[in-house]
Amino acid sequence: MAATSATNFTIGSTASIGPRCGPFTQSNAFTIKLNSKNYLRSFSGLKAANSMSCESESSFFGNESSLALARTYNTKAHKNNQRSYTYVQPHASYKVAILGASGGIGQPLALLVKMSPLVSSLNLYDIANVKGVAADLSHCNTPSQVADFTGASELANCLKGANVVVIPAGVPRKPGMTRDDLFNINANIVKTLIEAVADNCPDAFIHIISNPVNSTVPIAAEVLKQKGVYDPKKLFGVTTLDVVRANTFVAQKKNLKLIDVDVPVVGGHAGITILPLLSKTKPSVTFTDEEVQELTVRIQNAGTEVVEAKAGAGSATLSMAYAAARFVESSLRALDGDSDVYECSYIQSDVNELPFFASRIKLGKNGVEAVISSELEGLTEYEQKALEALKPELKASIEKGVAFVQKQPVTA
Ligand SMILES: NC(=O)C1=CN([C@@H]2O[C@H](COP(=O)(O)OP(=O)(O)OC[C@H]3O[C@@H](n4cnc5c(N)ncnc54)[C@H](O)[C@@H]3O)[C@@H](O)[C@H]2O)C=CC1
Ligand SMILES: O=C([O-])CC(=O)C(=O)O
Repeated sequence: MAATSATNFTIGSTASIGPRCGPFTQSNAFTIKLNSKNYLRSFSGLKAANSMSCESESSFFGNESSLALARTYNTKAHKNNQRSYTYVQPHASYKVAILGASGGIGQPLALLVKMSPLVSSLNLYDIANVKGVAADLSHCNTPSQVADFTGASELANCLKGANVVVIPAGVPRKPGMTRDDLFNINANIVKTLIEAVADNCPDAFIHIISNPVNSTVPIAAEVLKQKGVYDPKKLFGVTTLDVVRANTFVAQKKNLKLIDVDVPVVGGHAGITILPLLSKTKPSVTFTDEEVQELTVRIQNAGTEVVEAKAGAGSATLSMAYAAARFVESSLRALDGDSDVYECSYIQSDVNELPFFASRIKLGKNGVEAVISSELEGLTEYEQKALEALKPELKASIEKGVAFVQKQPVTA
Protein backbone atom coordinates (compact mmCIF):
# COMPACT_ATOMS: atom_id res chain seq x y z
CA MET A 1 0.00 0.00 0.00
CA ALA A 2 1.34 3.41 -0.84
CA ALA A 3 -0.24 6.59 0.39
CA THR A 4 0.27 9.71 -1.61
CA SER A 5 -0.60 13.07 -0.26
CA ALA A 6 -2.92 15.58 -1.79
CA THR A 7 -2.90 19.30 -1.44
CA ASN A 8 -5.91 21.20 -0.25
CA PHE A 9 -8.27 22.38 -2.88
CA THR A 10 -7.82 26.07 -3.37
CA ILE A 11 -8.90 28.25 -6.19
CA GLY A 12 -6.03 30.34 -7.35
CA SER A 13 -6.21 33.59 -9.19
CA THR A 14 -5.50 32.15 -12.58
CA ALA A 15 -6.19 28.55 -11.76
CA SER A 16 -8.27 26.23 -13.81
CA ILE A 17 -11.59 25.56 -12.15
CA GLY A 18 -11.98 21.87 -12.39
CA PRO A 19 -12.84 20.54 -15.75
CA ARG A 20 -13.87 22.93 -18.43
CA CYS A 21 -17.22 23.87 -17.12
CA GLY A 22 -19.36 25.83 -19.41
CA PRO A 23 -18.50 29.47 -19.34
CA PHE A 24 -15.61 29.01 -17.00
CA THR A 25 -12.94 27.90 -19.37
CA GLN A 26 -9.84 29.83 -18.65
CA SER A 27 -8.26 31.36 -21.64
CA ASN A 28 -7.52 34.47 -19.61
CA ALA A 29 -6.72 35.07 -16.01
CA PHE A 30 -9.96 35.58 -14.18
CA THR A 31 -11.65 35.18 -10.86
CA ILE A 32 -15.09 34.10 -9.80
CA LYS A 33 -17.05 35.45 -6.89
CA LEU A 34 -18.42 32.70 -4.67
CA ASN A 35 -20.87 34.43 -2.45
CA SER A 36 -24.06 32.48 -2.96
CA LYS A 37 -25.26 28.93 -3.42
CA ASN A 38 -25.73 29.62 -7.06
CA TYR A 39 -22.15 30.53 -7.45
CA LEU A 40 -21.07 27.40 -5.64
CA ARG A 41 -23.07 25.40 -8.10
CA SER A 42 -20.90 26.75 -10.81
CA PHE A 43 -18.01 24.53 -9.89
CA SER A 44 -19.22 21.47 -11.68
CA GLY A 45 -16.84 18.78 -10.47
CA LEU A 46 -15.31 20.97 -7.84
CA LYS A 47 -18.29 22.50 -6.20
CA ALA A 48 -16.91 23.08 -2.77
CA ALA A 49 -18.69 23.27 0.52
CA ASN A 50 -18.66 26.68 1.99
CA SER A 51 -18.05 26.55 5.70
CA MET A 52 -20.67 29.22 6.25
CA SER A 53 -23.68 28.00 4.39
CA CYS A 54 -23.41 25.25 1.89
CA GLU A 55 -22.57 21.94 3.51
CA SER A 56 -25.70 20.29 2.28
CA GLU A 57 -25.34 21.82 -1.14
CA SER A 58 -21.87 20.49 -1.68
CA SER A 59 -22.15 18.27 -4.63
CA PHE A 60 -20.89 18.13 -8.10
CA PHE A 61 -23.66 16.03 -9.55
CA GLY A 62 -26.30 17.43 -7.26
CA ASN A 63 -29.40 15.70 -6.11
CA GLU A 64 -30.83 16.02 -9.54
CA SER A 65 -27.41 15.52 -11.06
CA SER A 66 -27.85 16.69 -14.56
CA LEU A 67 -30.09 19.42 -13.28
CA ALA A 68 -27.42 20.59 -10.92
CA LEU A 69 -24.72 20.17 -13.50
CA ALA A 70 -26.72 22.15 -15.90
CA ARG A 71 -27.34 24.95 -13.49
CA THR A 72 -23.62 25.11 -13.61
CA TYR A 73 -23.89 26.55 -17.05
CA ASN A 74 -26.57 29.00 -16.23
CA THR A 75 -25.45 30.81 -13.15
CA LYS A 76 -25.85 34.40 -12.27
CA ALA A 77 -22.11 34.69 -12.51
CA HIS A 78 -22.30 33.49 -16.06
CA LYS A 79 -25.13 35.81 -16.97
CA ASN A 80 -23.36 38.76 -15.46
CA ASN A 81 -20.03 37.62 -16.77
CA GLN A 82 -18.55 38.22 -13.35
CA ARG A 83 -14.95 37.34 -12.95
CA SER A 84 -13.71 37.64 -9.42
CA TYR A 85 -13.64 35.05 -6.68
CA THR A 86 -13.07 34.30 -3.07
CA TYR A 87 -11.54 31.24 -1.48
CA VAL A 88 -13.87 28.49 -0.35
CA GLN A 89 -12.99 25.96 2.26
CA PRO A 90 -13.75 22.37 1.27
CA HIS A 91 -15.54 20.09 3.67
CA ALA A 92 -13.98 16.75 2.92
CA SER A 93 -14.46 14.01 5.45
CA TYR A 94 -15.52 10.78 3.77
CA LYS A 95 -13.57 7.73 2.70
CA VAL A 96 -14.48 6.11 -0.61
CA ALA A 97 -13.02 2.77 -1.76
CA ILE A 98 -13.19 1.69 -5.41
CA LEU A 99 -12.66 -2.03 -6.08
CA GLY A 100 -11.65 -2.58 -9.71
CA ALA A 101 -10.13 0.87 -9.84
CA SER A 102 -7.74 0.37 -12.77
CA GLY A 103 -10.41 -0.74 -15.20
CA GLY A 104 -12.31 1.04 -17.92
CA ILE A 105 -14.88 2.34 -15.43
CA GLY A 106 -12.60 2.43 -12.40
CA GLN A 107 -10.13 4.98 -13.75
CA PRO A 108 -12.50 7.74 -14.88
CA LEU A 109 -14.65 7.05 -11.82
CA ALA A 110 -11.63 7.48 -9.58
CA LEU A 111 -10.90 10.79 -11.28
CA LEU A 112 -14.44 12.05 -10.77
CA VAL A 113 -14.49 10.96 -7.14
CA LYS A 114 -11.08 12.61 -6.67
CA MET A 115 -12.79 15.84 -7.69
CA SER A 116 -15.43 15.61 -4.98
CA PRO A 117 -15.09 18.16 -2.23
CA LEU A 118 -16.66 15.69 0.20
CA VAL A 119 -13.97 13.03 -0.07
CA SER A 120 -10.96 13.01 2.23
CA SER A 121 -9.61 9.53 1.40
CA LEU A 122 -9.81 7.71 -1.90
CA ASN A 123 -8.68 4.11 -1.69
CA LEU A 124 -8.09 2.33 -4.99
CA TYR A 125 -8.00 -1.46 -5.16
CA ASP A 126 -7.39 -3.71 -8.14
CA ILE A 127 -5.62 -6.95 -8.92
CA ALA A 128 -3.52 -5.12 -11.55
CA ASN A 129 -1.97 -1.74 -12.41
CA VAL A 130 -3.39 0.24 -9.55
CA LYS A 131 -0.14 1.80 -8.36
CA GLY A 132 0.24 3.89 -11.50
CA VAL A 133 -3.39 4.99 -11.47
CA ALA A 134 -3.05 6.16 -7.87
CA ALA A 135 0.26 7.95 -8.50
CA ASP A 136 -1.24 9.72 -11.48
CA LEU A 137 -4.40 10.78 -9.66
CA SER A 138 -2.54 11.91 -6.57
CA HIS A 139 -1.11 14.83 -8.55
CA CYS A 140 -4.55 16.42 -8.79
CA ASN A 141 -4.80 19.19 -6.20
CA THR A 142 -8.15 18.27 -4.71
CA PRO A 143 -8.72 17.52 -1.03
CA SER A 144 -8.56 13.75 -0.98
CA GLN A 145 -5.59 11.59 -0.26
CA VAL A 146 -5.19 8.72 -2.71
CA ALA A 147 -3.88 5.31 -1.71
CA ASP A 148 -3.38 2.17 -3.76
CA PHE A 149 -3.96 -1.41 -2.68
CA THR A 150 -3.42 -4.54 -4.70
CA GLY A 151 -3.87 -8.24 -4.15
CA ALA A 152 -6.00 -10.05 -1.60
CA SER A 153 -3.58 -9.31 1.24
CA GLU A 154 -4.18 -5.55 0.91
CA LEU A 155 -7.95 -5.63 0.47
CA ALA A 156 -8.76 -5.40 4.18
CA ASN A 157 -6.65 -2.28 4.63
CA CYS A 158 -8.26 -0.72 1.60
CA LEU A 159 -11.71 -1.18 3.11
CA LYS A 160 -11.19 -0.28 6.76
CA GLY A 161 -13.13 2.86 7.64
CA ALA A 162 -14.72 3.23 4.20
CA ASN A 163 -18.04 5.09 4.11
CA VAL A 164 -18.81 4.14 0.52
CA VAL A 165 -17.49 1.12 -1.38
CA VAL A 166 -17.97 1.10 -5.15
CA ILE A 167 -17.49 -2.16 -7.04
CA PRO A 168 -16.87 -2.06 -10.79
CA ALA A 169 -14.53 -5.11 -10.64
CA GLY A 170 -15.23 -7.79 -13.18
CA VAL A 171 -15.29 -8.53 -16.87
CA PRO A 172 -17.35 -6.51 -19.37
CA ARG A 173 -19.40 -7.79 -22.32
CA LYS A 174 -18.23 -8.34 -25.86
CA PRO A 175 -20.60 -8.13 -28.85
CA GLY A 176 -23.07 -11.00 -28.89
CA MET A 177 -23.00 -11.54 -25.14
CA THR A 178 -25.75 -10.86 -22.63
CA ARG A 179 -24.98 -9.48 -19.21
CA ASP A 180 -25.92 -12.86 -17.79
CA ASP A 181 -23.06 -14.39 -19.81
CA LEU A 182 -20.75 -12.58 -17.36
CA PHE A 183 -22.28 -14.38 -14.38
CA ASN A 184 -19.76 -17.21 -14.06
CA ILE A 185 -16.76 -14.92 -13.72
CA ASN A 186 -18.26 -11.90 -12.01
CA ALA A 187 -20.32 -13.79 -9.44
CA ASN A 188 -17.14 -15.10 -7.84
CA ILE A 189 -15.43 -11.74 -7.97
CA VAL A 190 -18.35 -9.97 -6.31
CA LYS A 191 -18.77 -12.70 -3.70
CA THR A 192 -15.11 -12.51 -2.69
CA LEU A 193 -15.07 -8.72 -2.54
CA ILE A 194 -18.29 -8.53 -0.52
CA GLU A 195 -16.91 -11.03 1.98
CA ALA A 196 -14.09 -8.57 2.60
CA VAL A 197 -16.52 -5.65 2.83
CA ALA A 198 -18.53 -7.60 5.43
CA ASP A 199 -15.38 -8.24 7.46
CA ASN A 200 -13.90 -4.76 7.27
CA CYS A 201 -16.55 -2.08 6.73
CA PRO A 202 -19.99 -3.60 7.27
CA ASP A 203 -21.56 -0.18 7.81
CA ALA A 204 -20.50 1.22 4.45
CA PHE A 205 -22.87 2.05 1.61
CA ILE A 206 -22.12 -0.61 -1.04
CA HIS A 207 -22.54 0.31 -4.71
CA ILE A 208 -22.50 -2.67 -7.08
CA ILE A 209 -21.71 -1.92 -10.71
CA SER A 210 -20.40 -5.35 -11.81
CA ASN A 211 -22.78 -7.18 -14.14
CA PRO A 212 -25.14 -8.88 -14.19
CA VAL A 213 -26.41 -6.40 -11.59
CA ASN A 214 -29.75 -8.24 -11.44
CA SER A 215 -27.84 -11.17 -9.90
CA THR A 216 -24.74 -9.61 -8.34
CA VAL A 217 -26.80 -7.54 -5.90
CA PRO A 218 -28.68 -10.61 -4.59
CA ILE A 219 -25.28 -12.34 -4.37
CA ALA A 220 -23.96 -9.48 -2.25
CA ALA A 221 -27.08 -9.55 -0.05
CA GLU A 222 -26.73 -13.28 0.54
CA VAL A 223 -23.05 -12.98 1.44
CA LEU A 224 -23.78 -10.15 3.87
CA LYS A 225 -26.63 -12.19 5.40
CA GLN A 226 -24.39 -15.19 5.90
CA LYS A 227 -21.83 -12.93 7.53
CA GLY A 228 -24.56 -11.54 9.81
CA VAL A 229 -24.11 -7.92 8.73
CA TYR A 230 -26.73 -7.39 6.04
CA ASP A 231 -28.37 -3.97 6.07
CA PRO A 232 -30.69 -3.82 3.05
CA LYS A 233 -30.79 -0.04 3.30
CA LYS A 234 -27.12 0.17 2.43
CA LEU A 235 -26.81 -2.19 -0.53
CA PHE A 236 -27.37 -0.62 -3.94
CA GLY A 237 -27.25 -1.87 -7.51
CA VAL A 238 -26.08 1.08 -9.56
CA THR A 239 -28.71 1.75 -12.23
CA THR A 240 -28.00 5.46 -12.51
CA LEU A 241 -26.74 5.03 -16.08
CA ASP A 242 -30.22 3.94 -17.16
CA VAL A 243 -31.63 7.19 -15.78
CA VAL A 244 -28.85 9.24 -17.34
CA ARG A 245 -29.53 7.64 -20.71
CA ALA A 246 -33.29 8.02 -20.42
CA ASN A 247 -32.90 11.71 -19.58
CA THR A 248 -30.54 12.22 -22.51
CA PHE A 249 -32.59 10.36 -25.10
CA VAL A 250 -35.87 11.98 -24.09
CA ALA A 251 -34.30 15.43 -24.15
CA GLN A 252 -32.90 14.76 -27.62
CA LYS A 253 -36.15 13.34 -28.93
CA LYS A 254 -38.37 16.10 -27.59
CA ASN A 255 -35.88 18.89 -28.14
CA LEU A 256 -35.82 19.76 -24.43
CA LYS A 257 -33.05 21.24 -22.39
CA LEU A 258 -31.26 18.28 -20.90
CA ILE A 259 -31.16 19.98 -17.53
CA ASP A 260 -34.91 19.93 -17.26
CA VAL A 261 -35.54 16.26 -17.94
CA ASP A 262 -36.01 13.60 -15.30
CA VAL A 263 -37.21 10.10 -16.21
CA PRO A 264 -37.46 7.44 -13.49
CA VAL A 265 -36.22 4.01 -14.56
CA VAL A 266 -37.39 1.01 -12.55
CA GLY A 267 -37.08 -2.81 -12.60
CA GLY A 268 -33.60 -4.15 -13.16
CA HIS A 269 -30.51 -3.60 -15.28
CA ALA A 270 -30.64 -5.87 -18.33
CA GLY A 271 -32.73 -5.79 -21.50
CA ILE A 272 -36.47 -5.75 -20.85
CA THR A 273 -35.96 -5.59 -17.10
CA ILE A 274 -34.93 -1.95 -17.62
CA LEU A 275 -38.25 -0.10 -17.53
CA PRO A 276 -38.23 3.66 -18.14
CA LEU A 277 -41.44 5.22 -16.87
CA LEU A 278 -41.82 7.77 -19.64
CA SER A 279 -45.29 8.74 -18.42
CA LYS A 280 -43.63 10.02 -15.24
CA THR A 281 -41.18 12.25 -17.10
CA LYS A 282 -40.69 15.64 -15.52
CA PRO A 283 -41.53 18.12 -16.83
CA SER A 284 -44.67 16.51 -18.18
CA VAL A 285 -44.15 15.48 -21.81
CA THR A 286 -46.56 13.90 -24.27
CA PHE A 287 -45.26 10.99 -26.32
CA THR A 288 -46.88 9.21 -29.24
CA ASP A 289 -47.13 5.42 -28.95
CA GLU A 290 -44.32 5.14 -31.52
CA GLU A 291 -42.09 7.45 -29.48
CA VAL A 292 -42.73 5.44 -26.32
CA GLN A 293 -41.82 2.22 -28.11
CA GLU A 294 -38.74 3.69 -29.76
CA LEU A 295 -37.42 5.39 -26.59
CA THR A 296 -38.10 2.40 -24.36
CA VAL A 297 -36.27 0.02 -26.67
CA ARG A 298 -33.36 2.43 -27.11
CA ILE A 299 -32.95 2.86 -23.34
CA GLN A 300 -33.16 -0.91 -22.82
CA ASN A 301 -30.55 -1.56 -25.51
CA ALA A 302 -28.27 1.38 -24.80
CA GLY A 303 -25.62 -0.82 -23.18
CA THR A 304 -25.60 -3.08 -26.23
CA GLU A 305 -25.39 -0.01 -28.47
CA VAL A 306 -22.09 0.89 -26.77
CA VAL A 307 -20.82 -2.71 -26.70
CA GLU A 308 -21.37 -2.97 -30.46
CA ALA A 309 -19.81 0.43 -31.18
CA LYS A 310 -16.75 -0.56 -29.16
CA ALA A 311 -16.58 -3.74 -31.22
CA GLY A 312 -14.88 -6.00 -28.69
CA ALA A 313 -13.08 -3.32 -26.67
CA GLY A 314 -15.55 -3.45 -23.79
CA SER A 315 -18.76 -1.78 -22.72
CA ALA A 316 -19.78 1.64 -21.43
CA THR A 317 -17.03 3.11 -19.27
CA LEU A 318 -17.11 6.90 -19.46
CA SER A 319 -20.87 7.35 -19.19
CA MET A 320 -20.87 4.66 -16.49
CA ALA A 321 -18.15 6.47 -14.56
CA TYR A 322 -20.18 9.66 -14.83
CA ALA A 323 -23.30 7.90 -13.59
CA ALA A 324 -21.49 6.08 -10.78
CA ALA A 325 -19.82 9.30 -9.65
CA ARG A 326 -23.24 10.93 -9.49
CA PHE A 327 -24.48 8.10 -7.29
CA VAL A 328 -21.40 8.33 -5.06
CA GLU A 329 -21.87 12.06 -4.70
CA SER A 330 -25.55 11.62 -3.87
CA SER A 331 -24.64 9.05 -1.22
CA LEU A 332 -22.03 11.34 0.30
CA ARG A 333 -24.45 14.23 0.38
CA ALA A 334 -26.99 12.01 2.14
CA LEU A 335 -24.35 10.90 4.63
CA ASP A 336 -23.48 14.54 5.13
CA GLY A 337 -27.03 15.35 6.18
CA ASP A 338 -28.62 16.60 2.98
CA SER A 339 -32.28 15.71 3.36
CA ASP A 340 -33.18 16.16 -0.28
CA VAL A 341 -31.38 13.38 -2.15
CA TYR A 342 -33.26 11.13 -4.56
CA GLU A 343 -31.92 8.53 -6.98
CA CYS A 344 -33.14 5.40 -8.72
CA SER A 345 -31.37 2.25 -7.57
CA TYR A 346 -31.79 -1.54 -7.60
CA ILE A 347 -32.41 -2.49 -3.97
CA GLN A 348 -34.12 -5.02 -1.76
CA SER A 349 -37.73 -4.10 -2.15
CA ASP A 350 -41.31 -4.81 -1.23
CA VAL A 351 -43.02 -2.66 -3.85
CA ASN A 352 -44.12 -5.87 -5.58
CA GLU A 353 -43.50 -9.61 -5.35
CA LEU A 354 -39.88 -9.33 -6.53
CA PRO A 355 -37.38 -9.25 -3.65
CA PHE A 356 -35.11 -6.83 -5.54
CA PHE A 357 -36.41 -4.06 -7.73
CA ALA A 358 -35.07 -0.70 -8.92
CA SER A 359 -37.18 2.27 -7.83
CA ARG A 360 -36.68 5.86 -6.98
CA ILE A 361 -35.46 6.15 -3.42
CA LYS A 362 -34.80 8.87 -0.92
CA LEU A 363 -31.31 8.59 0.48
CA GLY A 364 -30.45 9.50 4.04
CA LYS A 365 -27.63 9.06 6.54
CA ASN A 366 -28.59 5.42 7.04
CA GLY A 367 -29.07 4.58 3.38
CA VAL A 368 -32.49 4.08 1.85
CA GLU A 369 -34.82 6.29 3.83
CA ALA A 370 -37.91 5.78 1.67
CA VAL A 371 -38.98 4.15 -1.55
CA ILE A 372 -41.08 6.42 -3.73
CA SER A 373 -43.59 3.70 -4.52
CA SER A 374 -46.20 6.21 -5.66
CA GLU A 375 -44.21 6.48 -8.88
CA LEU A 376 -45.29 2.91 -9.66
CA GLU A 377 -48.93 3.86 -9.45
CA GLY A 378 -50.98 5.10 -12.39
CA LEU A 379 -48.78 3.48 -15.03
CA THR A 380 -49.87 3.50 -18.66
CA GLU A 381 -51.09 0.26 -20.19
CA TYR A 382 -47.78 -0.01 -22.07
CA GLU A 383 -45.77 0.38 -18.85
CA GLN A 384 -48.01 -1.98 -16.90
CA LYS A 385 -47.59 -4.68 -19.56
CA ALA A 386 -43.83 -4.09 -19.67
CA LEU A 387 -43.71 -4.37 -15.89
CA GLU A 388 -45.51 -7.71 -15.92
CA ALA A 389 -43.30 -8.92 -18.78
CA LEU A 390 -40.05 -8.19 -16.98
CA LYS A 391 -40.95 -9.99 -13.77
CA PRO A 392 -40.12 -13.61 -14.77
CA GLU A 393 -36.67 -12.67 -16.11
CA LEU A 394 -35.81 -10.53 -13.11
CA LYS A 395 -37.08 -13.20 -10.71
CA ALA A 396 -34.89 -15.84 -12.39
CA SER A 397 -31.81 -13.59 -12.21
CA ILE A 398 -32.40 -12.93 -8.51
CA GLU A 399 -32.86 -16.62 -7.76
CA LYS A 400 -29.72 -17.48 -9.72
CA GLY A 401 -27.69 -15.09 -7.56
CA VAL A 402 -29.12 -16.36 -4.29
CA ALA A 403 -28.62 -20.00 -5.31
CA PHE A 404 -25.00 -19.29 -6.24
CA VAL A 405 -24.12 -18.22 -2.71
CA GLN A 406 -26.21 -20.89 -1.07
CA LYS A 407 -24.29 -23.54 -3.03
CA GLN A 408 -20.93 -22.21 -1.95
CA PRO A 409 -21.31 -20.58 1.43
CA VAL A 410 -19.08 -17.73 2.46
CA THR A 411 -15.79 -18.20 4.22
CA ALA A 412 -16.04 -17.53 7.94
N1 LIG B 1 -24.14 -1.21 -13.73
C1 LIG B 1 -23.96 -0.69 -14.92
O1 LIG B 1 -24.76 0.15 -15.37
C2 LIG B 1 -22.77 -1.05 -15.73
C3 LIG B 1 -21.98 -2.10 -15.37
N2 LIG B 1 -20.85 -2.42 -16.08
C4 LIG B 1 -20.07 -3.57 -15.61
O2 LIG B 1 -18.93 -3.09 -14.89
C5 LIG B 1 -17.91 -4.10 -14.89
C6 LIG B 1 -16.56 -3.49 -15.18
O3 LIG B 1 -16.51 -2.96 -16.47
P1 LIG B 1 -15.15 -2.29 -17.04
O4 LIG B 1 -14.57 -1.37 -16.05
O5 LIG B 1 -15.45 -1.80 -18.38
O6 LIG B 1 -14.21 -3.58 -17.13
P2 LIG B 1 -12.61 -3.63 -17.19
O7 LIG B 1 -12.22 -5.00 -17.58
O8 LIG B 1 -12.10 -2.49 -17.98
O9 LIG B 1 -12.20 -3.36 -15.68
C7 LIG B 1 -12.47 -4.27 -14.66
C8 LIG B 1 -11.38 -4.13 -13.62
O10 LIG B 1 -11.69 -5.06 -12.58
C9 LIG B 1 -10.46 -5.60 -12.16
N3 LIG B 1 -10.70 -6.86 -11.45
C10 LIG B 1 -10.97 -8.09 -11.96
N4 LIG B 1 -11.10 -8.96 -10.96
C11 LIG B 1 -10.91 -8.30 -9.81
C12 LIG B 1 -10.89 -8.66 -8.46
N5 LIG B 1 -11.11 -9.91 -8.05
N6 LIG B 1 -10.66 -7.69 -7.56
C13 LIG B 1 -10.45 -6.42 -7.93
N7 LIG B 1 -10.42 -6.01 -9.21
C14 LIG B 1 -10.65 -6.94 -10.13
C15 LIG B 1 -9.63 -5.76 -13.42
O11 LIG B 1 -8.25 -5.90 -13.14
C16 LIG B 1 -9.98 -4.48 -14.15
O12 LIG B 1 -9.09 -3.46 -13.82
C17 LIG B 1 -18.38 -5.13 -15.92
O13 LIG B 1 -18.93 -6.24 -15.26
C18 LIG B 1 -19.45 -4.40 -16.70
O14 LIG B 1 -20.38 -5.27 -17.28
C19 LIG B 1 -20.48 -1.68 -17.16
C20 LIG B 1 -21.22 -0.60 -17.56
C21 LIG B 1 -22.47 -0.23 -16.91
O1 LIG C 1 -24.15 -3.27 -21.48
C1 LIG C 1 -23.23 -3.63 -20.73
O2 LIG C 1 -22.70 -4.74 -20.76
C2 LIG C 1 -22.75 -2.68 -19.70
C3 LIG C 1 -23.91 -2.08 -19.03
O3 LIG C 1 -24.47 -2.63 -18.11
C4 LIG C 1 -24.48 -0.86 -19.60
O4 LIG C 1 -23.84 -0.19 -20.42
O5 LIG C 1 -25.63 -0.56 -19.25
